[in-house]
Amino acid sequence: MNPSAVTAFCPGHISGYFRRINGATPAATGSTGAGIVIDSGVTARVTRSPRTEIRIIRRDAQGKTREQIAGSPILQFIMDRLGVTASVVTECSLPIGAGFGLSAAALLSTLTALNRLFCLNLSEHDIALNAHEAEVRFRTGLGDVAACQGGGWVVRDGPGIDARIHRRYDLTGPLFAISFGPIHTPSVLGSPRQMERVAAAFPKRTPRFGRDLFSLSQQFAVQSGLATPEVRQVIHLCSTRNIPASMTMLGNGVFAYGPGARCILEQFGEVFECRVAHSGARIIGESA
Ligand SMILES: Nc1ncnc2c1ncn2[C@@H]1O[C@H](COP(=O)(O)OP(=O)(O)O)[C@@H](O)[C@H]1O
Ligand SMILES: CC(C)(COP(=O)(O)O)[C@@H](O)C(=O)O
Repeated sequence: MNPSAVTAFCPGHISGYFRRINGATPAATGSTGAGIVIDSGVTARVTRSPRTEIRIIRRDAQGKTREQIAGSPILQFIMDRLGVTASVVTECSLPIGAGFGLSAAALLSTLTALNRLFCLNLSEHDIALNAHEAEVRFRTGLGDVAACQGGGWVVRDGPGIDARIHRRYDLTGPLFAISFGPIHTPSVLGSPRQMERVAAAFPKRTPRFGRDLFSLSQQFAVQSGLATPEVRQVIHLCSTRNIPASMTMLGNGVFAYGPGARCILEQFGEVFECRVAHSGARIIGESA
């Protein structure tokens, strides 16, 4: 029996450091790097409709609507590619364009829900491939879809969704983040000069444990030239108090680990709390 409505969720991803890798196809293009899959992401609710209508809603912790956006080119693209029309409403609480991997989360949650709604028989691999190719084509991301196929803090050995990914779960405490504003991901990923600096700043080793990811990410943020003055200020303050912290790639913001991070970050703006996710995109509801 085909459902009339399906809801799916996908975690977000905070990238700590990355290096672009160009392949012969969008599927073979992506990034190597490391980051944290987080339990705050995107929920997508899809219902049958003769016309595609896409609405993005961002809500605060109390459920109050903070932002509404009509349309999402990357979601329109994948729906056209699948040859389906539907009403899509996505919801998130983290700010969009701020380095939380929400474009990837929106793609994976929407594709997962559409797959069930229309009984498309897509495998998880097919879904991830469609999402990854859209990210690469629109320059909205490189490694987030690969990371969000599961949970944990992750080290990705290569580009695309089939490269080796190491998932670890020793970061068991709370994560906190602030955003000073978005960074236009496509502009950075489309800049050869920026990508050269990113490659030159790429760490020479991988993190030995969760907290070590923050140290390597911090060095990367500064050496790549991506760290803004406000990000540097907050990261420095966290370091003086031995709080692991770094820049949310690619967003003008900071993420930090441990209960002591909240009182430092809240001096600079609204603080978002999350934890390491333990799984990737999944269906969370459907109605007959
Ligand atoms: N929650 C969402 N729902 C639908 N589309 C989204 C969502 N978040 C991002 N997108 C789409 O992806 C595009 C790029 O987002 P991006 O800057 O990569 O965000 P992030 O840094 O959080 O991944 C946005 O302009 C929007 O079209
Ligand atoms: C850092 C980034 C290239 C972009 O991340 P976002 O802006 O969150 O889409 C990510 O996709 C990665 O490959 O690590």
